[in-house]
Amino acid sequence: MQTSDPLAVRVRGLRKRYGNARAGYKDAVAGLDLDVATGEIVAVLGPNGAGKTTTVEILEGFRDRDDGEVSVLGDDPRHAGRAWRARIGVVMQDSRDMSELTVLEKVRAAAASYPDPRDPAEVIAAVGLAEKARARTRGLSGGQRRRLDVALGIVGRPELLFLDEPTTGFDPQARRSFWDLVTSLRDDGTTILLTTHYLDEAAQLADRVVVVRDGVVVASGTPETLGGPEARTPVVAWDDGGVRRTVRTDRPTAAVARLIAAAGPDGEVPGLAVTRPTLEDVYLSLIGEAPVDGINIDNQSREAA
Ligand SMILES: Nc1ncnc2c1ncn2[C@@H]1O[C@H](COP(=O)(O)OP(=O)(O)OP(=O)(O)O)[C@@H](O)[C@H]1O
Repeated sequence: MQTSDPLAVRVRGLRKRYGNARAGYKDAVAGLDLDVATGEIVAVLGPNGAGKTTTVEILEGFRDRDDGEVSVLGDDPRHAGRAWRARIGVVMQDSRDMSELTVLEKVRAAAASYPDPRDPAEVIAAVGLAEKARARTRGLSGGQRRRLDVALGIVGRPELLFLDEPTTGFDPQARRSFWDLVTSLRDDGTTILLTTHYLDEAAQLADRVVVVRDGVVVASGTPETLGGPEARTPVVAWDDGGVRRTVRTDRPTAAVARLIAAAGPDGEVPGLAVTRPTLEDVYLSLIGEAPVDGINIDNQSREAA
């Protein structure tokens, strides 16, 4: 049964501290707010150690919190029982499943614990493991085991699916078919919260991207609007006597025309490039890292409007 609650996940002021007095403390989650609307795909991005997995494990009911309000499908995961658990699907970051069971046996066994499971054979085919259905799971490659994790996470027909770095170890083709699978789950009404380090994955799948740094949300928006219009302003770059110059401007054509006018008799502007910051550039800027191409959107010369 699908919930009619407009919010599948509501988190306010979440805090989790690890450590002890002797070794010292680490605020892994430091007052985090997060909403996930029912039917939405939200991608949580953030550098290593940002607090993504800790947050997701608290939402899944696998880890306790120190403070904050958490509601997942209308219940507090701290107190939720079996009926609640049957409504969520979980693909955790680390699975080291090396069992003697075959893929089909494992998925069937998992299906048996849910009230309204999907057909195990169909799920195995959907994750691209049909040819391995009768293979023992201990003989699977890393990427194949990850696909099995996904199969186990969705076989219970969850209303809300947690995917913690689901495509780590996938080859590019497997990643594309996984994206198709996630999109079809969303089309079926599944709400999905995923963590990923792949910006293209977030851009491809997410209705909304949430960036976490140092245990708090630093930005949230669609992949197209994250960081606000300022962050997406085009950058004109050129070589000026051996020095790389850049200018950010909403009117790149006019900037290029001025450069051409100022160029030598042949009208050539060496190294001319006009780029619009990508999701990756915006993300790197939000987490305080210079983007890969050396353009730091916080430190640009900004052209007068
Ligand atoms: N069980 C634990 N005991 C002590 N510290 C922990 C524990 N789990 C996580 N931490 C610390 O808490 C912080 C947040 O870790 P977490 O795994 O939530 O980050 P993450 O954003 O998921 O990182 P990654 O992208 O590497 O998976 C890190 O500094 C980590 O070292």
